Amino acid sequence: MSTPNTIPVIDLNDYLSDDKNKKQKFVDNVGAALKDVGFFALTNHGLPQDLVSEAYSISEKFFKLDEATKRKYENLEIQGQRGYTSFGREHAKDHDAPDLKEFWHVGQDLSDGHKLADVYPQNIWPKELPSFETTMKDIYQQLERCSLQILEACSLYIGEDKSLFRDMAVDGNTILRLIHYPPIPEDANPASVRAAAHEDINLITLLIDATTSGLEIMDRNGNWLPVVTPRGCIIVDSGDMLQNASNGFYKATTHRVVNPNDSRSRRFSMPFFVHARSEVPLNPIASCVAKTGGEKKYPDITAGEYLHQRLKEIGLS
Ligand SMILES: O=C(O)CCC(=O)C(=O)O
Ligand SMILES: [Fe+2]
Repeated sequence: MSTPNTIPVIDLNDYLSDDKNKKQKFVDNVGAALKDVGFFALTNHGLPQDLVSEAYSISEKFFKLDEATKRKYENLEIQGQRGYTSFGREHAKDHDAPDLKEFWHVGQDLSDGHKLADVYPQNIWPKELPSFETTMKDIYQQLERCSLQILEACSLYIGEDKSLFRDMAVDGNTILRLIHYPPIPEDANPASVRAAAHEDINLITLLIDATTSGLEIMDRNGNWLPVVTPRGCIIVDSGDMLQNASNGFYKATTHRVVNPNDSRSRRFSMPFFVHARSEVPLNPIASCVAKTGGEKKYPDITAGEYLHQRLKEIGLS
């Protein structure tokens, strides 16, 4: 017998359907999942399996390169916002031991002349892997398409126009992160895990199925639950920025990636952190304040200021 799914499973085809009831079902399911659990699994997301496999294969090839080659792509002046971040550099907020991972960041690729083209750092592409750029740009666009549809559902569920959260994220400071969790080094800090307990900073995160298990979420009673989903789906979670703008209506659920039983095994994953544009206010929305007891519980702050504060807390700024 297969293990039951531990988070709601929601079908994107319902939203794309002409049938109003199906569309509404999608909105209701997404809204309830992010309000009550903070996580769900998206099926029929439209990302070709070949593209996902190719992205993982290229990511694996990159992380297999020798350390000196990888470090050519580490730019500490931009705090690793693009390109490579070496093993042991990032730690979770309030947790000093570093996470056991290395990663690569791909950001917006806006056309010359776009008003934000000079605002974001330029993407970096590894010369050793010629198909890296086209594959990662392709998967970025596909994930961005899904994310905007999910943000529409989040807006509709609270009775707002579908553009409310969606428009915050158009041309946003969104990041695709390719992560490699290598075998656990023998001299690793005993307090270190692959990814220590944290909440995501951004509006929502889309996580393409990782190569092995390990992801866990904390339930309302403080118990850790392994995330079990159908194969090939995309895991979606709500982050602190959506929690702030919705005055806590949507939850940023704590999650982590535990170390494997077999310390020699590797893991690859690919979170897509959906951010607002920097100038966007994340001030609690009046209708959400009304739904959450009538009092504002979160600050008025722009996405840019919020991100800056949080990156400092995790050692990346
Ligand atoms: O690797 C994973 O499955 C999740 C990683 C994660 O939670 C993160 O990078 O924020
Ligand atoms: Fe996360």
